[in-house]
Amino acid sequence: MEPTKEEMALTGDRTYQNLDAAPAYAELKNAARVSLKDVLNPDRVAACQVGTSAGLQYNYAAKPVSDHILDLLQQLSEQQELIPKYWDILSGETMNPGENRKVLHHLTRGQLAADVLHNERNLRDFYAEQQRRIAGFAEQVHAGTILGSTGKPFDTVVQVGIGGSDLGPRAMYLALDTLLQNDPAYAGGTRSGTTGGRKMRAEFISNVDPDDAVAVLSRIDPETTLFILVSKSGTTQETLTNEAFVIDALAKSPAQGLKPRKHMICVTSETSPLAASDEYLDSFFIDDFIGGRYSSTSAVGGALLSLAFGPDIFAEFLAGAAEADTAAIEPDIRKNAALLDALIGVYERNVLELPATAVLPYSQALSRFPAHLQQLDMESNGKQVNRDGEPVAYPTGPVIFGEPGTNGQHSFYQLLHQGTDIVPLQFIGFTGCQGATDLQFQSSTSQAKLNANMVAQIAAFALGQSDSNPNKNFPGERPSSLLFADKLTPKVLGALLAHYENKVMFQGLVWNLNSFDQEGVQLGKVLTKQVLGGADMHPALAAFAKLMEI
Ligand SMILES: O=P(O)(O)OC[C@H]1O[C@](O)(CO)[C@@H](O)[C@@H]1O
Repeated sequence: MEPTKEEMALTGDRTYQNLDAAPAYAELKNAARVSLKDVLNPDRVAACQVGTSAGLQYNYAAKPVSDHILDLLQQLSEQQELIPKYWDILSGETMNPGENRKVLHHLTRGQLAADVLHNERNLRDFYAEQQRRIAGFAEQVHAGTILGSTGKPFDTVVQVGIGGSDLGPRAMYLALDTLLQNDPAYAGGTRSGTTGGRKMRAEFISNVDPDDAVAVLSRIDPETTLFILVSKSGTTQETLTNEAFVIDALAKSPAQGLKPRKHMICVTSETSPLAASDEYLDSFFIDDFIGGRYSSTSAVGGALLSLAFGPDIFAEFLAGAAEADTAAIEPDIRKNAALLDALIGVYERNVLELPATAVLPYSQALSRFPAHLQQLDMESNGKQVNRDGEPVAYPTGPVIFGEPGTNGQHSFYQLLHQGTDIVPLQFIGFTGCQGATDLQFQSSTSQAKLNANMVAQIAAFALGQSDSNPNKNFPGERPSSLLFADKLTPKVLGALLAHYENKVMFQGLVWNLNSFDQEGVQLGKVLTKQVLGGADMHPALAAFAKLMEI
């Protein structure tokens, strides 16, 4: 596809500089601070909102930013060339310099920018081809033309993978499962019998703790279960161990004639050791340009979601992500939710010096979304050197944690309200729930109670409440944002996922990091091998190993 004139304007040389070299950063440090108690009013709630895509709205009324601060953040965006660098990512530049790789997860779902070629292969076509193959495979499984090795149809799918090969796909599956089972628009309405409704139940094995595999294996019928082995590298110890665990369990199944490998498909990169095997029922591919934590929209999420819900639902999810990617190219920060969210986060981290961010979905469907965001954000921007390997002299990625509301309220909100650290909060909410059943009790529904709790928390955190008893005093001035939509549909979920992927990307670019490698996970892997291999190791490590009887 040829680039348009506007797109051409984004091409050219870039300057990479640390955050503290950007003039707007110094000005931000000197800008007058905002008191939420002073500014929060109905007009601000109405005004401080950006539509992202697919009906998802980002409201930042309870964030401590003034027009002046937003103007400076706009300047910061321009000084760090965030939109042109995003364009470079979309265009297939080498934006993971540490590993000398392109960064192409956007290409798994979008049509932005020109085609990306690598070794004469058109990668847009490659990703699309894998998606088509997965769709065809899933349809055959659903139609019963592909059966288990004992002749029974598959009704359950188990994803075996860890990190990015587990967290995103698992969070996405859980987000849609209740909706796809219950909403007549998907399960019983016009789509019934075609592509709507949940097609297969999904389970997940990720931890090398044997109890994880044993628990899942005890809940499934081996004859009707299809396993998806997912490992981009094909070398991850936990995943290979769990593959062996599953194969062993299937081999011991009393079912006559069951062939374990014919109950397993593989998703990996073409260069991985797993790619060479022709023992799997089928294999689907990604490549090194799709980072694990960015792989939910590739074959890594595609195989699971297409099998569980059907290829059309996966396509809707991709369309939502593509819409968010398109919205993220807008240079005006007041009209670009992902960019604005990223820059306000930088303001909170670097100017207000706040060390953590809590993600608080008021939706049980998003129960594992904070866990996915932990990897996405902390593995991407938990770095102390810039993209050239030089130390940076400012804080980078915050600690991310979260739980669905209202459960979190009865757990860690005490610290959030009255602790000595201020933690910026990201609320996520929906007007409607995912299921078909709700109850009116004490004159409100459960969904109304849920959302009443959420908005009450936003106000309580921002406005606080004075009390002469210091123990009952709420200081307020605790910032939050709200991402919300009518319902968490497949399209909204895609937009939500891409919003965060793009937010993390923009923050990494502001901090001048390489957000796309993860060297920090290597040392632990090396030392684990030393322990298991009985190799020479640090005496303290040997002593700990002895404590644990390894
Ligand atoms: O898909 P793989 O190669 O098994 O990797 C799993 C995960 O391990 C990591 O490399 C971290 O150890 C993640 O970045 C990745 O998502």
